[in-house]
Amino acid sequence: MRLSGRLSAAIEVLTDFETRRVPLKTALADWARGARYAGAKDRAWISGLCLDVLRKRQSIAAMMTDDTPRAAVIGCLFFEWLTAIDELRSALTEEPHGAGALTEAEFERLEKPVPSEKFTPAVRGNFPEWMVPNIERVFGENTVSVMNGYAERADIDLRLNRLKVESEKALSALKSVKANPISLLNNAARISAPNPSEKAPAVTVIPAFNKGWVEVQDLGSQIAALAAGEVKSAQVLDFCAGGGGKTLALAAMMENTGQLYAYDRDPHRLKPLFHRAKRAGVRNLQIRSPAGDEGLEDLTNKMDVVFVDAPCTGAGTWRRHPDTKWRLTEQQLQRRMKEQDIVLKQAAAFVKPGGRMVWVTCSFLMEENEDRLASFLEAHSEFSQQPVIEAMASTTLLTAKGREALSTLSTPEGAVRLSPDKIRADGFFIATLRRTN
Ligand SMILES: C[S@@+](CC[C@H](N)C(=O)[O-])C[C@H]1O[C@@H](n2cnc3c(N)ncnc32)[C@H](O)[C@@H]1O
Repeated sequence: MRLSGRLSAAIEVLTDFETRRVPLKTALADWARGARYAGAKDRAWISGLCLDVLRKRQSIAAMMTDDTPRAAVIGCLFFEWLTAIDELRSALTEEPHGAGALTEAEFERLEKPVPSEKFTPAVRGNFPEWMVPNIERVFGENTVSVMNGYAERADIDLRLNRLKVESEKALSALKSVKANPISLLNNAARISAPNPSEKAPAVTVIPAFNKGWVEVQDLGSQIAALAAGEVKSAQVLDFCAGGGGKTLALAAMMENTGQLYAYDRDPHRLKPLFHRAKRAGVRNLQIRSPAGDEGLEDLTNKMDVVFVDAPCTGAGTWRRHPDTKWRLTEQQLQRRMKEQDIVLKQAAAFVKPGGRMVWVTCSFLMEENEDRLASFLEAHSEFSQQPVIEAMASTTLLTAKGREALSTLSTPEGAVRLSPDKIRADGFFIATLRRTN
């Protein structure tokens, strides 16, 4: 496809996304079904542009004084992708696929955009207006600079699986995808954020992936797993295991000793874990699905560690899924908070006296974290919050540099709130609670 067709397609997809309020993936798939002529490269280009538009949807609209998808696409191509004005002009007018000639007003805005000093914090930081109180509550005067981190593209992070191979060997097998070690952990590597107009490197087809030497996992998710602490020979329950990202990281920390249990309320979510665990060489895992016969009753009061990767709004993943920030509603946030209270209470029943519960969300919001923990601790005096960095440092995976970086992200209660503007990780919140004897 030529630029004219790709540009028009991006406008069409974004218009559909905004009209139907469906996930961007759905809008892209629906468009692609009717556009059989589009190749893989075209689809990657169009998807990359739509994602970049959504990362900076509000500020581009304000610069252009026009909030239509057309203005957003033109603005993003010019300001973010640095497409030359003449190239834009001819693509827009080109027959038969051009989206219509550049107007005088559009040209003026590209030449002289509205300066960002005039924008509200929500526009400068590209987040929904209704969330201003929630976000300013967390980040205060740093709100805009932190949120700008959430409007950047994310890298592709990898966890090197020591159950299969030493980190050095895994790294040398990743040369073809240009992965470099991440200095905060001993078992993490990173492929820098790909050019948005190109297809991302296909990590899942390289031999090292298929041999189970590496997993694709955001740095924040890897750091979250460390909060389980020293778990060799321990009894560990991953209570919200889902597809098993954290389960596999926990299994590697356990080095196939002790017993790891994976549970999720939704049996469908557990499905990929069966083959993922096999590929990763995990031998100490029992998957307890609610669809099966075994429940979790026999684990009550028995676990050294209960890991709770709770259902949440996913606000911490806005770099990767920028469509979700515009689809999130206040009602959904309230629903998640209720679910979180239930999960905390249910999970606590499995912690043995002297054991620990790890609380993780991929959300930076205090409503989903500090508030939930405060309300749980008020009703459960047998639990108290511990400094999570101590637990992380008791593993051999956190480097001195990692510890130093995390100490700047500590909350007053001893949790950590990760942030892309500080360590290029998704915005995970991670806390540990200990049950007293
Ligand atoms: C953030 S996702 C888990 C992601 C997963 N741990 C990973 O690393 O890939 C949260 C999961 O919690 C599950 N969940 C929600 N409420 C639950 C409950 N009451 N008990 C157990 N699991 C629950 C959801 O089905 C969802 O799979």
